[in-house]
Amino acid sequence: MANPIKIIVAGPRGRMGKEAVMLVNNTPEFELVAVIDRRNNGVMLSDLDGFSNMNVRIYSDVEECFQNVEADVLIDLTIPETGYIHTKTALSYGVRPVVGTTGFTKEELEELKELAEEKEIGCIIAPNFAIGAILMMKFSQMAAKYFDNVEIIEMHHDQKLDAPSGTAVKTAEMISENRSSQKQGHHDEQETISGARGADYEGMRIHSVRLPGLVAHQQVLFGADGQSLTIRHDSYNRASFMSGVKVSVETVMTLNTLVYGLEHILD
Ligand SMILES: NC(=O)c1ccc[n+]([C@@H]2O[C@H](COP(=O)([O-])OP(=O)(O)OC[C@H]3O[C@@H](n4cnc5c(N)ncnc54)[C@H](O)[C@@H]3O)[C@@H](O)[C@H]2O)c1
Ligand SMILES: O=C(O)C1=N[C@H](C(=O)O)CCC1
Repeated sequence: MANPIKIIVAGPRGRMGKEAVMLVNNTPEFELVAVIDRRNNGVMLSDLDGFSNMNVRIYSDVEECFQNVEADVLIDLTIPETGYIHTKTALSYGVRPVVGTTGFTKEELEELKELAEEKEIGCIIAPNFAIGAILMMKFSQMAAKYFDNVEIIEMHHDQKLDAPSGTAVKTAEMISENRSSQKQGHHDEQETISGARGADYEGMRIHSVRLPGLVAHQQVLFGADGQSLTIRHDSYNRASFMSGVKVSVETVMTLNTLVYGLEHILD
């Protein structure tokens, strides 16, 4: 067997980070070499509940981690501000980032793309790792050729920090490649309660629902005279994202640029 891919996971105690640590630990071609966590600096991961046999050090300082640990890939599943710093730092140390963290600005994405190009190393930023969600986005992009009125309803658990979701933003971006900017609804419509019509992306409306009990769900509604089309995807657990994380880690090793969205790496 070739040498395993050495991986650092940032956000190991989070909902997604925990799954990612398990994925790395259970994949023979992967090796967990360290984790980055804002707490527990210097402690062994195996000393925390739920991580027995994972004998890697926890670092709270990202620079210290990359200076001391030889790694191929960083998997980041944290929060937007921190994820951006982790990704930038990983690239500067020649470590390939696989980023699931959502909420990066357009400017941040552009800056990271330039840095990956300058360093000539791969980086994958994927707003959604679930194959069904990628298909939902691709089908929506196809449908937009025929329907130019569309509203996106994304529904997530109530601990989510960013709104709209990264998936909803990516869906709108993909649809906009097949739809020109246009106002939807009545040209004289008024919101009697602010926000009633949702966020506005080139005239497409995006509605964000946050409720306990949900995981990650989205429907894209297209309307035309006398008909509608609804494209929906549901993630019922975080394991649904892990095959996409695995493919991303394998693929990022073969890239020398930044890829934004798994639709670019799936056949
Ligand atoms: N791409 C995908 O398929 C996908 C799927 C699910 C979630 N997400 C995204 O992944 C991210 C994490 O989601 P989650 O549900 O696991 O969140 P979570 O709140 O459960 O976990 C976030 C982790 O980040 C860590 N963290 C927070 N602030 C930090 C800081 N300042 N420094 C270092 N670490 C810090 C927390 O300790 C925690 O471990 C979010 O951005 C979410 O939108 C992406
Ligand atoms: O749970 C979350 O948070 C999720 N975030 C991603 C997004 O913002 O699109 C993907 C789905 C889960």
